[in-house]
Amino acid sequence: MSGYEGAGGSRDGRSIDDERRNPSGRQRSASRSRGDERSRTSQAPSERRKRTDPARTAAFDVLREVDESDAYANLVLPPLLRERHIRGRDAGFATELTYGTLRLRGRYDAILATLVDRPLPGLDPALLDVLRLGAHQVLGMRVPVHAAVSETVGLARNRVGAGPAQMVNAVLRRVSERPLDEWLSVLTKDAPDALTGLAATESHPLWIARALREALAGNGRDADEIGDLLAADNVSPRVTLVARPGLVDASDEVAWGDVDLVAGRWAPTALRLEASDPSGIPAVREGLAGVQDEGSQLVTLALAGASLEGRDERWLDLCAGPGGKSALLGALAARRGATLVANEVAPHRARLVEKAVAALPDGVVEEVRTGDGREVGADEPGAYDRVLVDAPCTGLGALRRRPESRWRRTPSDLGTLTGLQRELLASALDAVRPGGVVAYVTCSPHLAETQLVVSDVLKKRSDVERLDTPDVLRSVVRAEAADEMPLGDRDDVQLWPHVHGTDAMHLTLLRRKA
Ligand SMILES: C[S@@+](CC[C@H](N)C(=O)[O-])C[C@H]1O[C@@H](n2cnc3c(N)ncnc32)[C@H](O)[C@@H]1O
Repeated sequence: MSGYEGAGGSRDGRSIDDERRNPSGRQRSASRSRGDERSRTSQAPSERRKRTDPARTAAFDVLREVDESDAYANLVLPPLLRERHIRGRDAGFATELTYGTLRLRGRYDAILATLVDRPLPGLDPALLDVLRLGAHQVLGMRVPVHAAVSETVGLARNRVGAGPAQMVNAVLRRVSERPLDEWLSVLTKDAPDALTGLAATESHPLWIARALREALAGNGRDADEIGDLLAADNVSPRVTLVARPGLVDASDEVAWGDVDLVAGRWAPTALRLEASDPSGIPAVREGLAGVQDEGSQLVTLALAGASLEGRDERWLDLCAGPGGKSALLGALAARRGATLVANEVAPHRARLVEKAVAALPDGVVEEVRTGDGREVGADEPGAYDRVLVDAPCTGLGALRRRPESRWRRTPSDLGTLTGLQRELLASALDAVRPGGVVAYVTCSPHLAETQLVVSDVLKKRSDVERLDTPDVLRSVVRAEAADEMPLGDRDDVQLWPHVHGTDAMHLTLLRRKA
């Protein structure tokens, strides 16, 4: 613990940490911020060494937890900041340092590998994390070099040891000798081919860069867009809210409180938040609105918007946890007099669905059920009019919002997931009535999880037809945006962060033949 950690707030409401961090992220020591040089210099050197910046220490601790316990940074960091009373600018600095370092880890490792005379995997993982944190401050955050180096060396001394701290000092000084642009040119020049260079500079594992490039081509886009796509994954998205229809109106000033909102680009339900924290908004607290990517809203609106002959009374969300799409689907069902069954295999995620749908009108949610979606088709054949299969997937379409996930996924995940995806889609097609509609959705554009799953399942069935998914999607977007939405020539839809500003969601709409 540093000398001032946990010191709490100050007279004017800014935290003490706020007062000490200058705009470029440099943490001034307690004594210097009081203008009291004497008290600083009178301390024994060993005492001084113990003081490390709480924001950098917090980022380091989160990185270690992500590495050692497979934790999710976005679940670990906020409670850690609260527990250590890190607020205001310090909290912002710790957040950018943590997420940016995780996201750009591949880029920094490629740079560090040119400076360290051992293979990086052979380094103490804690030391490697310190080096990455230092590299991000120098190259990604414009923290002045002297501050970035000395504070990171202090962190290394405190958390890894005096010897490694010397190495951190030497390596970070070398990192700081070139600006980012020059480093990226070095990585590009040294790469054996263009894609390997892009994967390094844009910080993606090569297998993911390759899969994304194939997905672009497989969806009729130019494979050379891969650079833009990888770059878009490195920008954390603006917070997008969904105003659940019938529950809250975009013009309701009381419900939205004192926040700046602008209409989303495509979905009539989407609102973009100018600030980054939606937790204080009354409509969000009450469940009338929620945080939801615009792509997720679009695929849900499309399922509800597909035309249907005959009965339209029972809708099913087969893989519902944590419930974002169930809440929107339920709100849409309520307006049509239909009901929703939300199914989820993981009990703790089924509880999250219950919370997500709690604000829907009474009677709309028939049941939130814990069960294996693969069994629903056999247990309840033809029982539903509309079915959403938002299948478990690699999440390669949502890398921009999950900074560590690109490093955690492996190509071997695909085998298990695509088998499950096929079984879930087949079950959904059995659960829908003849004439009813199924939406197959993934937040991954990987061809093995999208086009191949659908074509494989349809090969075995003569009772299913593909709908013109782009046509249906155009019918549910904002009227003024319908014509300008780039949707390609296929009968399914692939959204992209660098084109649509959404997660890379895939949607295929299918109808069980009447
Ligand atoms: C992509 S997430 C769904 C996200 C959700 N639709 C939303 O918008 O909040 C996939 C979900 O499928 C669940 N799942 C995995 N295997 C399943 C199975 N066999 N049956 C039902 N759900 C399953 C996972 O636990 C996960 O919650």
